[in-house]
Amino acid sequence: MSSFYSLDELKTLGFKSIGNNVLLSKKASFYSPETISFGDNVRVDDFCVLSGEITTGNYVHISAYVACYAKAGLRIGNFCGISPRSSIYTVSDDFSGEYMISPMVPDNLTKLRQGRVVLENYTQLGANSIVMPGVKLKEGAVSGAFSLVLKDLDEWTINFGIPCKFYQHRKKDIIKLSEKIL
Ligand SMILES: CC(=O)SCCNC(=O)CCNC(=O)[C@H](O)C(C)(C)COP(=O)(O)OP(=O)(O)OC[C@H]1O[C@@H](n2cnc3c(N)ncnc32)[C@H](O)[C@@H]1OP(=O)(O)O
Repeated sequence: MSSFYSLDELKTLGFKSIGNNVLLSKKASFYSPETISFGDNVRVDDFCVLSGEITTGNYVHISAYVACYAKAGLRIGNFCGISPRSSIYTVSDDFSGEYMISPMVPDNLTKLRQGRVVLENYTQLGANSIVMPGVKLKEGAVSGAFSLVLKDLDEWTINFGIPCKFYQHRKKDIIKLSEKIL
């Protein structure tokens, strides 16, 4: 028995839209599927949590244990990947002590920082990356393993660290390689 939903099963899950060859693990959790759209050739592995407004392009891989908390919106482009145990936050609480932190207390006692996260084409998050609200990985940008991505990452760059910073420029050979499969 496959660990991915069959085409018939996918149609019953209520996604906003779903492309061809979409492989979604039965062990992943999809909250608010009506706000989630998948392009073609997308795979989501075991133990992922996808919630909120999420749109993916084509050829996207979301690896095991990835969490996307996308209340404020997450757009993933073409040929993008999210390596295991990474987390994307589009909403984060105020930790200053001026406000409470919990979804279980009244909203007027909390303060949320929100911002759409965008992973442009050819971007990749290394394993255990954490992306905070409002961040954009510009085309071809990658983060290394265990990166804390607080600010936008520039086009075609390799970045890592806490906080995540520029390390070196990235080659663009993958553009030509990807054209071979289109
Ligand atoms: C899709 C999948 O493959 S899922 C499997 C998980 N794989 C990943 O997450 C891959 C992520 N890749 C990385 O983190 C890589 O280390 C990269 C891309 C950031 C850098 O790779 P390279 O250019 O080969 O770097 P290299 O190993 O030569 O290290 C260069 C320096 O950066 C440091 N460094 C490398 N990666 C990191 C990192 N993620 N965090 C902190 N420091 C790092 C190294 O210690 C080294 O420092 P030094 O010069 O003081 O010795």
